[in-house]
Amino acid sequence: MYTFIKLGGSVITDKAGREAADLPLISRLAAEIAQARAANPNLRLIISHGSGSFGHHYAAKYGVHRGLAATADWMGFALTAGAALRLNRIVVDALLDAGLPALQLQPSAALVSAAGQISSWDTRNLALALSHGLCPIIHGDVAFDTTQGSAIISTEQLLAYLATSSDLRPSRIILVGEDAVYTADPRVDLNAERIPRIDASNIGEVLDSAAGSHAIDVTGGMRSKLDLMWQLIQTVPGLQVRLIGPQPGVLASALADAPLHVGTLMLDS
Ligand SMILES: Nc1ncnc2c1ncn2[C@@H]1O[C@H](COP(=O)(O)OP(=O)(O)OP(=O)(O)O)[C@@H](O)[C@H]1O
Ligand SMILES: C=C(C)CCOP(=O)(O)O
Repeated sequence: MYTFIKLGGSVITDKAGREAADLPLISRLAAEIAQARAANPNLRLIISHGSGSFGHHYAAKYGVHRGLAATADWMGFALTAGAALRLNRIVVDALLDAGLPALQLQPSAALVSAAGQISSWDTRNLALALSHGLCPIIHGDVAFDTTQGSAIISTEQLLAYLATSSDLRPSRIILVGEDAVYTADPRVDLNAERIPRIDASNIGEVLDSAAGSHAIDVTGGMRSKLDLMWQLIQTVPGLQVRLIGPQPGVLASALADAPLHVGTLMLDS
């Protein structure tokens, strides 16, 4: 069983800026992942990251997520992919520097979508990389789309596809982003309270209160993230999804399965 990790674009970049990567934070998260793997060599990881203030700006500017007509100028598609890859280079280099055998595998080179959903993705190289002990690094990306021309595929969509349509079954998904899920967007409502656990008893209420992103985001922000993760929990038996912040040691504790008194745990019940 695998552990999927997503490093959220809202924490590894300043989403209010432009291509503003938080290099010290990325290096520290990379070090926590590398240490966890060194401590537990059986840890089977698939690491992913969002696009933050890199890809989302270009995608929104050129409407890549809404679909580009065959006759349109596809420069925006190339610019969006280029920006996503620039952030990916930074993340992969930080992981390599931390001692992890990180291998960049660009999803858009092997994936096709239809109406914004992945219709096929050749994941053979991903599985081969894992079989050689490498850590494949994937990221939210552009896609050629058979119904609307172009699309943006979020990191969560990639992880959901791997979890349901490949042999790479996760037992847990760790999303590093906002500190937790709150009763309202904590960047807007200072009285918002942390929700420690999401299960069948409160998912409806949580989805009603979850909002988009505080910044430009073409893939829907917190609400669509929770919606997709809940659907996944219904589909993959035993799957747990943990949402945590980037504070020192929290990712390391989550990877070590140590008790956590922060964040939000989503699970079926
Ligand atoms: N109920 C909520 N609890 C927590 N965060 C919320 C809530 N509602 C909205 N948000 C917003 O969701 C944001 C996180 O979603 P966002 O999609 O920006 O994160 P991300 O996945 O890290 O980004 P990216 O898509 O770039 O990887 C938070 O910064 C917060 O502003
Ligand atoms: C905007 C692009 C290129 C990818 C979006 O992926 P996400 O940041 O995981 O939502």
